[in-house]
This record gives sequence, structure tokens and C-alpha cells, in this order.
Amino acid sequence: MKQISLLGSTGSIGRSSLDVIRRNPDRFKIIALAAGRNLSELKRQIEEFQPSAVSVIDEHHALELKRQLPSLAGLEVLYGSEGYRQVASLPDADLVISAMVGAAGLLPTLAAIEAGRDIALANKETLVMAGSLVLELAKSRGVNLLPVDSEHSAIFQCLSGQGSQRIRNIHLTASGGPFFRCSRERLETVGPKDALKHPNWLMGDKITIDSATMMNKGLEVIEAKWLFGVEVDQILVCIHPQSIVHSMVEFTDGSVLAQLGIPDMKIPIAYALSFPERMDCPELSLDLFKIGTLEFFPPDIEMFPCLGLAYKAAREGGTMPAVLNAANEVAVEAFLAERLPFMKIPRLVERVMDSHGIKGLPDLGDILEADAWARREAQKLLKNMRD
Ligand SMILES: NC(=O)C1=CN([C@@H]2O[C@H](COP(=O)(O)OP(=O)(O)OC[C@H]3O[C@@H](n4cnc5c(N)ncnc54)[C@H](OP(=O)(O)O)[C@@H]3O)[C@@H](O)[C@H]2O)C=CC1
Ligand SMILES: CC(=O)[C@@H](O)[C@H](O)COP(=O)(O)O
Ligand SMILES: [Mn+2]
Repeated sequence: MKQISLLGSTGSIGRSSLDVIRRNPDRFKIIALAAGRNLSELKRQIEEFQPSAVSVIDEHHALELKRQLPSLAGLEVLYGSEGYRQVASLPDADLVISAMVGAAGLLPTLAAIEAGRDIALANKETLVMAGSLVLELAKSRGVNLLPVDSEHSAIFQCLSGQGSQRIRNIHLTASGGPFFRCSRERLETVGPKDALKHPNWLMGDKITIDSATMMNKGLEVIEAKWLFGVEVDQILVCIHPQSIVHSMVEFTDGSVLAQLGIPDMKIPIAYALSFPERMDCPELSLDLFKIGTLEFFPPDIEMFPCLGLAYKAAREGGTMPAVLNAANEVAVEAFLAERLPFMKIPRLVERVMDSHGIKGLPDLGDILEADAWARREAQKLLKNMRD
């Protein structure tokens, strides 16, 4: 029985993870949950999965949760950064699922690695911000980093049993998002409702906007660089509107291995949870004849500059990827609140990056400082960039 601590339980990945666990009660046991503010969903999860500890965002939400769940004696209700740290580093957990959204996922994930727990990693921002530190710490603690992100799970599966020295290129597939082949005129007018309509995947708002700008693919390039130890220029993005091929690895002998499946996150989640074994998921089945066509196109970096900005940040290294990530989080939040037009998301990120003095070989303090600086800088610039 694998004992699991789940960070980000009320989100899209959190709920899909619980679905996989619910179907396999003989293999997995939830021992702790961490959420943000969604108490009604968390309450349902506590009642069903009976964890021994939970953490929420702050004391107010912890008190409210206790008020709503008076009968659950024995449940430890924690909150804030210390609560998340405790849930992430429980000694009884075999695996921690890291599925909070954004920079909030970094410290709990580091705490879990520090405590020697294997990680099923959905929170790509952790590797974008602090890839070098995360890899070093995971190595020193003997921790397995098991990718949940669909493309990285695909690459990980294609690489099983092969050394990464023999990789010529990684072909990272992207759906193209809701605005694939849109005109520039149209992109100037799109709002949150349009951008939240992802063609293939049901996900949280932040990653759905990142898919629409293609920043998601940029963050994934950085994530792949760290997970698979390849050079940035070996990671090639291709638009694959069907989202059936989840990524490919081209080896030095010209062989290309791909992983395919329906676009459902329960597949990569199940793989990360059961690794090195596979599970039976009869409901997740691919009908190739229904799909019929698989297409591949080059990305348009002029229309989707966020992808180019992420490559630039990856090449420059040091604190720059953390700055890219923080500026993007501010820009996406402003776009969702209708305070920034869609096409100004990359402009804001670029301006913050342009005014950043990179610190090479950053420690955790440098990364957190760069993240805070980029948020302040982005907020300042936002005021002049609304229309
Ligand atoms: N959704 C998907 O299919 C995929 C997601 N990912 C990655 O997985 C991660 C999660 O994505 P997704 O599930 O879509 O996101 P959601 O927005 O659906 O869920 C986010 C989760 O994080 C919690 N949360 C939000 N802010 C904070 C905070 N400041 N402190 C603590 N917890 C917080 C939320 O809590 P609450 O709602 O209770 O406030 C919720 O549980 C992201 O990094 C994303 O890039 C990767 C591949 C695919
Ligand atoms: C499901 C998943 O892994 C997402 O990261 C997905 O890939 C987003 O779609 P895009 O390919 O449009 O970014
Ligand atoms: Mn992905």
C-alpha cells in the first residue's frame, strides 16, 4: 500500500489524482491533503479519504474548516507555509503529489524532497524556478522525481531503459491552444472567456491561459531540460492539434519513440503513482479510427512570443527563469481580471525580463528574491500597460 500526501487536492490535478486513488483502494491510501481556499471541496475529500492531516492557506480558513467539521477528531488541521511544509514532509508518506499551482508549489515540494519523499511532479513551476537546486537535492536524498505533466510523462516513458546520452532531440508536442491559426487582429480582442476554452484538456485557469499564450510550452521546455538533462536547443516544440501524441524522443540512431493516449491526465497520474509498475485503467482507451488524423506543424513564435521568451530565459539561466515565471503569473492574473489585454501578456513579461540583472548559480534565497522583485516590477509596469 502506497501512502500518499497530496498537495493541491482541490485543483484539477488534485481531483484527477483522487479519482485514480478512489478506483484503487487496495494500492493507495491518502494520509494528508493540502488545499488553498476551497473548503467545500476539501470537506468532501476529507470525509471520503479520511486523511490524518490537512493544511489550508491561512488561519482563517483552518478555523472555518474546524467549525464545519466538528466531528472529525484526530484530524490535524494545519495552515500556511508551516502547515504545507508539515503535510509535504510527513514521515509516513511514500509519495508526495505536487499539484499546487504556480510558485506556491516550490517550498512544499522542496520540503518533501528534503524529507526524502518520492515526488509525483505536476507543479512545473518548481523546476522552472529552481531546477538546479531541485535536482541536486533530489540526488542527494535519493528521491525519484516522477513527471505528471503529460509531455514529460511521455518522454519519461519513451526513455525507460535508455540512457539520456543517446537523445538527439526531444519533440515536445503542443495543442496550439484555442488561438492556433488565429489572426493577429483577433488576438488583439480576445478575453478570458475565449482563452479559457482549451480545445482538448480540462485544466485549472492559470495553465489554461498559459496554453493559450504558449507560455505553458515554454515552461515545459525548461521543465524538460532539467528532468532529462538535455540542452535547451535539443528540445523542439511542434504543434499537434489532436493532443494524442504526448511527446517524442528522437535517438542518435534516427529512431523516434512516442507515447500516445487520449488527452486525460489520469493516464500520466496513474503512471507516476504506480511506477515502476503499470495499472489497469480500462476506461482510458484510444480509438485510432475515431481520431483518424494526426497532424504536426511548426510553432509561430511571432504570434506567440511567450514561447521565445521562455527559450531566452532557459538559455540565460540563473535567476531569469524564476523572473519569467513570476512576471507571467502577475500577467495571467491581470488578464483573468480583465486588467491586461491578451497580447500584452508577453510584452509585460519581456519588459520585466529586460530590466532584470541575472544572478548566476542562485541559491534558494536568490530565487525567492528574484521572484519577489519580478512581481513588484510587473505590478509597477502593469499600471502603464492596461490598454
Ligand atoms: N490541470 C492539468 O491538466 C495540468 C496541470 N499541470 C500543472 O499542475 C499544477 C496544478 O494545476 P491545476 O490542477 O490545473 O491547477 P488548479 O488551479 O486547478 O488547482 C490549483 C491547486 O492549488 C491550490 N492553490 C492555489 N494557490 C495556492 C496557494 N497560494 N497556496 C497553496 N495552494 C494553492 C488550489 O487550492 P484551492 O482551489 O483550494 O484554493 C488548488 O488545490 C500546475 O503547476 C500546472 O501547471 C501540469 C499538467 C497538466
Ligand atoms: C495536459 C498537459 O500536460 C498540459 O500541459 C497540456 O499540454 C496543455 O496543453 P498545450 O499543449 O496546449 O499547452
Ligand atoms: Mn503539459
